[in-house]
Amino acid sequence: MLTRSPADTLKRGRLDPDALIEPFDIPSGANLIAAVSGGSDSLALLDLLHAASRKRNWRIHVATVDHGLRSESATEAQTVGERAAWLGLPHRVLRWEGPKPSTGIQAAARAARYQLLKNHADEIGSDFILTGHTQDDQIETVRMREVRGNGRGLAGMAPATLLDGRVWLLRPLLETGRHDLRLWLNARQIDWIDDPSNSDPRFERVRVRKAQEYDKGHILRLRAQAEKKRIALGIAAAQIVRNLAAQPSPGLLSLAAEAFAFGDAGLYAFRALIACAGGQEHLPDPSRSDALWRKLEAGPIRASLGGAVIERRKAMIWLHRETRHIAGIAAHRDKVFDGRFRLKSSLPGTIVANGAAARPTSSRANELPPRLVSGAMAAQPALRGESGRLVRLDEERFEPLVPPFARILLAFDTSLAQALAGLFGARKFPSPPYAGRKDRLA
Ligand SMILES: Nc1ncnc2c1ncn2[C@@H]1O[C@H](COP(=O)(O)OP(=O)(O)OP(=O)(O)O)[C@@H](O)[C@H]1O
Repeated sequence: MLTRSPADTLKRGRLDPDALIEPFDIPSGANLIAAVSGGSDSLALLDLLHAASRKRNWRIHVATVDHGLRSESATEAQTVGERAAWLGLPHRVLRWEGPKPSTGIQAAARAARYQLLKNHADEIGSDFILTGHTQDDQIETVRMREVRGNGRGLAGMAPATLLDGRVWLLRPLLETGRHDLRLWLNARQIDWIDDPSNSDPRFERVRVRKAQEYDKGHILRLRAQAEKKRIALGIAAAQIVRNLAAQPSPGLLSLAAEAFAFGDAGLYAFRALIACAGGQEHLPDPSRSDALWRKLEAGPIRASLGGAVIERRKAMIWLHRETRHIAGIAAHRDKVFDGRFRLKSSLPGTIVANGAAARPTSSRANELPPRLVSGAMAAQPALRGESGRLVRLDEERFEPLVPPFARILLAFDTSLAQALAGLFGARKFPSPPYAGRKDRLA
């Protein structure tokens, strides 16, 4: 359905494309992907981006994901294509192929969407994907989390998120209301598509939207406070990682017990280390992490959480990947092994965990607890060649990733991400393009 409210057509939107895009510091000449579904928010994004791009010499690539979930989706993608052509921009439809889950379809569609957009960015050599998330989306997100009542995630969506340590997902409209975007579109006589799933009460977001009135100003204040706290926590955790954490042998991490003295920041650093050691995209469950942290503080124990083995001995906490669930991958260039390593070049065979064949190599390793050194070594990558023989893989062959920051995080945690990258000898993260972030720290 195409929507335009005639009463609004003559009102001019109050938006300044330059001011919206400026804080992101996107370099001149950059290749950008505009993720456009055909709804008002992303069509407005496209139009504003196009207006801002003239001075900056950006190449905008428009991408629409066809999830194949509604019969109209292909036509809608085509409509976006027409708009892109009108602006003289290339457009690509990215199809979500294959089986679809019967439950959690929205989450699966979102994950597939980001993966497809990320693949497209890799393909065209783009470092930036821009989406049309608005302040209304932000308020709803924070409100949903407030209703859940566990106090988590109240900082909402970040203006910039780094995907796989390379591509920035940018949300330049996070502080702009949908109403203003629609006024802009009306003034420019641009029609948009209304997605019926936006009013389907099966989805939590829709129920929150329709539930009793809530004070949006309160939600925005709640979010601003939570964001400040998040950034401060990330900075404190980064200090802890820099001063108290190390990787003394391949895949083996240590955290000095002094970290217990730093309260929430110590626990946050610990959770980030678990996610890195375990090769997980998400930080481990907060309550389980908290319970384990307290046990570790009380004395020596060995446990596993988030795919990592964790052990306290004397004044040190040790962490390494648990070998049990590591899946092998075809040894192709740029493939990611176990969420932890990216292969630098293709090799004949499969990449698997070193397993029992692991032997510590460095002399330094002799000073460390041998069981932990070999446990960590066992989870490092090895090549199973065509003959079936297992060969330890030279560290030059792969690049370490810092997993939790690969997908979910954020401008909030840049300093922590940099500290972890340093610990792993991983490539430093590009500094966040969102310069405005600095002001928020004040
Ligand atoms: N089918 C699509 N094709 C391209 N981009 C899309 C598509 N659907 C959503 N987007 C992008 O994502 C933005 C947010 O869309 P929407 O709020 O519907 O998604 P969401 O499921 O809430 O996403 P998120 O998980 O990122 O919050 C849109 O403004 C648009 O930029």
